[in-house]
Parts: sequence; structure tokens; C-alpha cells
Amino acid sequence: MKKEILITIRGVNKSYVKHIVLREIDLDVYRHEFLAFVGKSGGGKSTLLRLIAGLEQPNAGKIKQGGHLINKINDQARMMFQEDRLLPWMSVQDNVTFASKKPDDQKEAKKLLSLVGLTEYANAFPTKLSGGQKQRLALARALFSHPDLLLLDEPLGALDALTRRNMQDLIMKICQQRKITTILVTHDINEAVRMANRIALIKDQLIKEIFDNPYRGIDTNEAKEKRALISDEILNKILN
Ligand SMILES: Nc1ncnc2c1ncn2[C@@H]1O[C@H](COP(=O)(O)OP(=O)(O)OP(=O)(O)O)[C@@H](O)[C@H]1O
Repeated sequence: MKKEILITIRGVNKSYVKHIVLREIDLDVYRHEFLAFVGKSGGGKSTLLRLIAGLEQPNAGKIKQGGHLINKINDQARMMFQEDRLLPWMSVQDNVTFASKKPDDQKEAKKLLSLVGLTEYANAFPTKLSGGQKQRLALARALFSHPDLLLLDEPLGALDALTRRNMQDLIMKICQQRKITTILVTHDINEAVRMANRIALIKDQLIKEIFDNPYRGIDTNEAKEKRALISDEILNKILN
């Protein structure tokens, strides 16, 4: 089956003052894929994500989604961050709908809260939620307007190992079910290799290499071993 391209990035450079963060970035993102960006801290992963989100503009080159130039905030995309960015004065359900009272929005919010396992907290305030529950609510909010593209900037970084793993599974399941193209920035190479079908290594301001990962989301011993090998290879390439 021919893969459909959702996003094209061509010849993108990004600098801050005289500090070059990204250069000569060429990348196609396929519709419905799960792509991860990995690399050293400060290497430009979040910058590339913000460029795709239209929160920043490149100094040179073009980014297009569905053929349209991203030259302002990308309204087809939603982002999730390490911090939950919830609105503490609104109920859990209002955080999903941004306090819209339209019956269809309420219905969709209920569906999303059920999907992320927060139905019983719909009328509570976010302060009642644990860290993991807050990130589940942030996920529900990001999914609210049926985005084509989900941009995840280290959203699981502050969670404990078990909660993190459950969130990884939930995100993978929902993105697959809802056919959402997803790009994840993570420090955790094992997480990238567990979740993504392609992993792009950003190094020396470039996309150095893209690793295909046919073993994502499979929990057999063989798949785990193959993923461990891919993780090792990526780690070696980051370090050398
Ligand atoms: N708004 C900004 N103004 C100036 N410099 C910036 C700005 N945003 C990012 N940078 C710089 O660009 C470089 C890349 O930052 P970026 O956050 O993209 O890296 P990263 O790979 O996501 O890092 P980390 O994994 O630590 O989050 C860093 O040196 C950072 O200091």
C-alpha cells in the first residue's frame, strides 16, 4: 500500500540569534504514522516540533501539511507538553470542552473522558487528579477537536515508570483507533522504540538517520529483543 504523505519539510533551517539549531532539514511525515524525534538534550527536537505546530517559523525552507504552507499556528495540530497546562478553575469536563456548553461538545467530552478512564471525575476540579490522571485529561483535551496531528513534547517525562507505561499504551491505542498522525519528542529512547514506527535521530543540527521499527507495540519476547537492539543502535549513534 502506498503511504500518503501528510507533512513535507524541505530545506528547513532554524537559528536563534547566531545559534544554529536546525539546518537542511528534509523530512516527510506519513499520514497515520507514529514518528519519534530523539537526540541529545538541546539538540533541537522541541524546536522542530514547534515549527510543525506553527508556533515558530523557520529562517529558511518550508513546512507544508496537506499541501498547505504552515506559516501561522497549525490549527490541524494539537500539542501535549510535560506540564499538563490545565485550567484549575474549570471542571475536568470543562477543561476538555473549554467550557463550551453545546450538547455535541458535551457528548464528545464524555466520550473522551471515558476513553481516558476519567468519567467519574467529570465534575471534579483538576486539583483532585494525580499526575497521571492530569496527563490523561490533557490527552482528552488535545483530542477534543479531532485533530489530524498530535504533537507530543515529552508528555510523560514527569510520570513514574508504571504510570508512564500505561500512558504509552493508552496513547498508542487511541492514536491507532482514531487514525491520528503522531509525533513524539522524548529523551527516553526505549519509549521512542516502544511507541513509534519510525524514529528520527537529530544530531549536529541535522536529521542524521531515520530508523524503521516494525516491532512497535508488540509485547512478545522476540519483539522486545529486537527493540532493545534498535535502542542500542540509536544510543550508540547519539553518543558517537
Ligand atoms: N526561544 C528560544 N530562544 C533562544 N534559544 C532557544 C529558544 N528555544 C530553543 N532555544 C535553543 O535551541 C536549542 C534547541 O532547543 P530544543 O528545546 O529544541 O532542544 P531539545 O532537543 O528539545 O532539548 P531537550 O531535550 O533538552 O528538551 C537549545 O540550545 C536552546 O537553548
